[in-house]
Amino acid sequence: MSASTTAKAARTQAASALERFEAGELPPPGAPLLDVRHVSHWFGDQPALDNITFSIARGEVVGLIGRSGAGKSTLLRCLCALEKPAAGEITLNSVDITALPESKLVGVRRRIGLVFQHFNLLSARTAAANIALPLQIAGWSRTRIKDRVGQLLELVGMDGLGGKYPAQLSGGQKQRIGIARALAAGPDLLLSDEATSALDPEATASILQLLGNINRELGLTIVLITHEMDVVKRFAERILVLDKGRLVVDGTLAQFIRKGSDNPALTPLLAEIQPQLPEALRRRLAEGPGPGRLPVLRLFQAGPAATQPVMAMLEQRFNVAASLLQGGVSAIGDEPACDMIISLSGERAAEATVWLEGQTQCCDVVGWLCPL
Ligand SMILES: Nc1ncnc2c1ncn2[C@@H]1O[C@H](COP(=O)(O)OP(=O)(O)OP(=O)(O)O)[C@@H](O)[C@H]1O
Repeated sequence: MSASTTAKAARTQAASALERFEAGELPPPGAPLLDVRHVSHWFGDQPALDNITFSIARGEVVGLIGRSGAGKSTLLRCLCALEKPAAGEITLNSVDITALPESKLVGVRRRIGLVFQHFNLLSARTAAANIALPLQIAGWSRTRIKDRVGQLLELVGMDGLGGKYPAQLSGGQKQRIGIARALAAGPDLLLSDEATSALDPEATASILQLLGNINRELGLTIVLITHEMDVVKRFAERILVLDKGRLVVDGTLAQFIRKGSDNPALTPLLAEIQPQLPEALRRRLAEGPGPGRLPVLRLFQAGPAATQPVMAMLEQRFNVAASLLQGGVSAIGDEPACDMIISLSGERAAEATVWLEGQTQCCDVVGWLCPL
């Protein structure tokens, strides 16, 4: 096949992918929906994104986390085609959005729902009219809009409140309206940009629950962007961690915790969710073993293994007494997770430590507790 025939075939393939995309055709659940390949971006000579590669499947829920300046907003702007990366490709539903002309990007942006930190509601419009806005812009009829807005108000738990103005709603209620507006045109992908950062803990929990329900009920793919580890921990099993523009973790929280122990840049993020030793005990911590000193271990287990009676097992197998110094069993998303700091005492404490390293997803000796 000649070069010009190959180029023509590629153009035809791209055009038909775009047609299917615009018609709202989606890959089957579990197949790749979003592919980010070697994406880099610079502001002047400052790299904001450095060779980022990951893929997200249809129906997946992913938490994207990083400290301030890590590159989250830049990546988000690239994902929703508001910024063209300096290098690399972003493929959404088989369409390379980095190669599309501006005229085609309007249609692409309609397939992506955005939820904002500060809701971005129009104060002069009622909740229902805010939800209706993208549909009016897309040229929907009044009757269709009315039906759709009714469905969406019910979906986000705001039935009967469509006539209220934003100023009459709580932060959590405003965000529910923001979510309904983002869902109005039936997007393929929902990008939530710090959606809970302006909310109190109770409203945060209810919004995370709502997003989880939307994922389960509609099968919608959601990327939750946040700088709060605790939010990611409660929401997503898979996390992407950005650090200085680089993707340093793409995996489960357990993998993040494991990598975090080796990468000091991740320590501050980890510290937000890991139990910390109380100051009084930290003062008694030595770096190495010595007479009367007890090894102090940080253990992490996610999934069914998290509820294993580890401390009782240590007693039975090694006649080693384990004392819980901090932490316990909590949850990551819907799964149990055990994150705790324990000290071991007994002659076979070293043997017990080696056994724990093989038994748990993460086991680190954090120091040696000196006697009082
Ligand atoms: N328009 C811009 N012009 C110049 N530099 C920019 C611009 N936007 C972002 N940057 C720089 O790019 C890097 C990544 O910024 P970005 O806003 O993407 O990070 P972030 O993780 O979203 O941070 P935050 O959580 O504080 O919003 C930072 O060093 C930032 O200073």
